[in-house]
Amino acid sequence: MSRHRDVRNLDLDEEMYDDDDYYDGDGHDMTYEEQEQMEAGVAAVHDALNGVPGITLKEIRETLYYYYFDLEKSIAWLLEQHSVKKPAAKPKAAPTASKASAAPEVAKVFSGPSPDDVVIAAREEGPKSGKKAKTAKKDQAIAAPTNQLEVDMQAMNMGSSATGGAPAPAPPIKIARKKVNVVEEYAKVDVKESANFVIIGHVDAGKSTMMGRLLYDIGAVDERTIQKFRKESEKMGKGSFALAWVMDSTDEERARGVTVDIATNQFETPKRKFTILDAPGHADFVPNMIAGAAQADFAVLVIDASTGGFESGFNVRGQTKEHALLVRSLGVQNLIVAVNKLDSVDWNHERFEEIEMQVSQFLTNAGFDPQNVQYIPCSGLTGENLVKRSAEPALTWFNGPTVLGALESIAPTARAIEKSLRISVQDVYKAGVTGGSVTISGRVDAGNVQVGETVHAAPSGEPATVKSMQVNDDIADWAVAGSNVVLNLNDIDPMHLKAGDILCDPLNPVPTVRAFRARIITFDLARPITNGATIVLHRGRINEAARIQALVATIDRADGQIIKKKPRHLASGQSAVVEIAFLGNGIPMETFKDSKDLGRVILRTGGDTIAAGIVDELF
Ligand SMILES: Nc1nc2c(ncn2[C@@H]2O[C@H](COP(=O)(O)OP(=O)(O)OP(=O)(O)O)[C@@H](O)[C@H]2O)c(=O)[nH]1
Repeated sequence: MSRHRDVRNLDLDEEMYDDDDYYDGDGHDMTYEEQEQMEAGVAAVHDALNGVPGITLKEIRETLYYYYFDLEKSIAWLLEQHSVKKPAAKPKAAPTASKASAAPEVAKVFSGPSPDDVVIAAREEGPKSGKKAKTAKKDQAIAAPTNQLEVDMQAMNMGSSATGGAPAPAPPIKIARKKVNVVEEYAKVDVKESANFVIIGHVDAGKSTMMGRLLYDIGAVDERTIQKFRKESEKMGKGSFALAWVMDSTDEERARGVTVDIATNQFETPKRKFTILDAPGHADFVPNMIAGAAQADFAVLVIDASTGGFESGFNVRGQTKEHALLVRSLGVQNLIVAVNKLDSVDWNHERFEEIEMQVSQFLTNAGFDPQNVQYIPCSGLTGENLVKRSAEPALTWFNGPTVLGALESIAPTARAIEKSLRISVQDVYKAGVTGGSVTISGRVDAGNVQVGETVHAAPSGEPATVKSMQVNDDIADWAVAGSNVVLNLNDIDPMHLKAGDILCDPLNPVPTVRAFRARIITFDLARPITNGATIVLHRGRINEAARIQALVATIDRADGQIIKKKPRHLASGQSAVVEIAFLGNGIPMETFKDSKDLGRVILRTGGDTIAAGIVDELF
């Protein structure tokens, strides 16, 4: 076809080159629009890869097609392929620098959507040398045009390709394209905004009761269920916890009257779909609270306003401050402070003001912008100011929003739906609910995912195929970043997946790291942090034993300037750069710059939170 003549001066392998057809991976013609994209894409890739030998036109077309004409990904993949396959003979073929420089340049040429595409993986014995690799390439050329476009990905061992060294004996991965362009599909549909919020606060502050009442008042829980809970809880001598039972569903939680694990529940308003993450308030369950907070767009801090209640929750050992600091450290910027149980102090305005003053001082010091914090006097037990504005005569001094109004006023965090796929696994269920070998629940932190797609499980490195999925309890074909999903997976043994794992794009997997450098802020410390101290590192559902292997420097919190190199210890409220090494095999991790979700860590020891930090460098 004449429109391809401008790329004929590529170093073409005639054996593979067939200029007559566009290959679409399924043996079908492409649409006119796709052909246009292909034409522009081929020219742009050619410009970007000029000088890289051995790349065929057919390869360029196939790669562009798999990647939905995403130039950046296509170029990166082609470079990976060619830098590994011919490392010794043509060392200049794919220096890392050319990969880095090519992408931004072509991004200007093509600004279409770039979904995270592809992939069906299969394992084969990979070639061990450059020569054998070339044979494999030939095999690939013959095998490629089947009904599913498959590409030999044996050269996807990115570490060795970047250095131009001999290819590592990584097992090959074959890729096939995804069925739909999720980014385009998402743009077509009118999806209601969804938001996750976490309920935090000291033990017994009334978190579960408040959410139970909110769900009841909004009509998400019916009268009969509440009556049943009232009867059963009274029988157990726990009548005052009836509303909390809406959230606290396990026998242990109901018998103890204490939330143990994160409880989730959904409700919808005309404007939004909300997911409630009810965090446990008890000090023993802070790790579960961290897991919940990591998924939240914003938080509701519930404060017990009863006499003595506020004081015990707000002292040094109380969880009010620890929870607030934790959510801020995990990236939450917007907070609703529900000054609860105000019924027990006759809606006393002065009590409310006193609490607001003390809490606001603390929150500002903790890094919350006062403009992003709303204070609401309320009662989870009576429902005052939760869903409807209170008609209580003693509460006329307040004319601000209800808790629900405040929830609707905060914009959920913007999510990068075009980035590489990252799903944080919350729970793993062995038998697939609707088929599949494993079912997982989790949240799409970045990118998008669709049925039929192959995902990479980190850290096991095993591929899995998405058999079916649910998004916010509805059956769906695809999901984008920000969604809570349940995925039924095939082709993976349950032993290769656990809570805290990351499902990711096989072409850009999350690395598993044994050590890293981070900038941390220390909390109130019972003892200073010293070199060599063992800690438990928390990130989402992950709790991993680790060691502080170097106190690099203390730094100025405001501008990051070094105050002291190699300090002997760290005291309360200091900012510092530290190096941390895992005692085990490490965890999948990215820098904060690359992923706000995977690059934040919390450090704990002896049941206390000692610091929070962001990851700057992976070792
Ligand atoms: N007077 C009054 N009591 C309340 C209110 N909200 C909750 N309570 C009581 O406080 C106790 C604890 O309530 P929960 O909802 O279980 O507290 P929680 O914060 O969820 O507890 P954990 O999750 O275990 O930390 C129960 O006896 C509730 O009836 C309120 O608004 N007013």
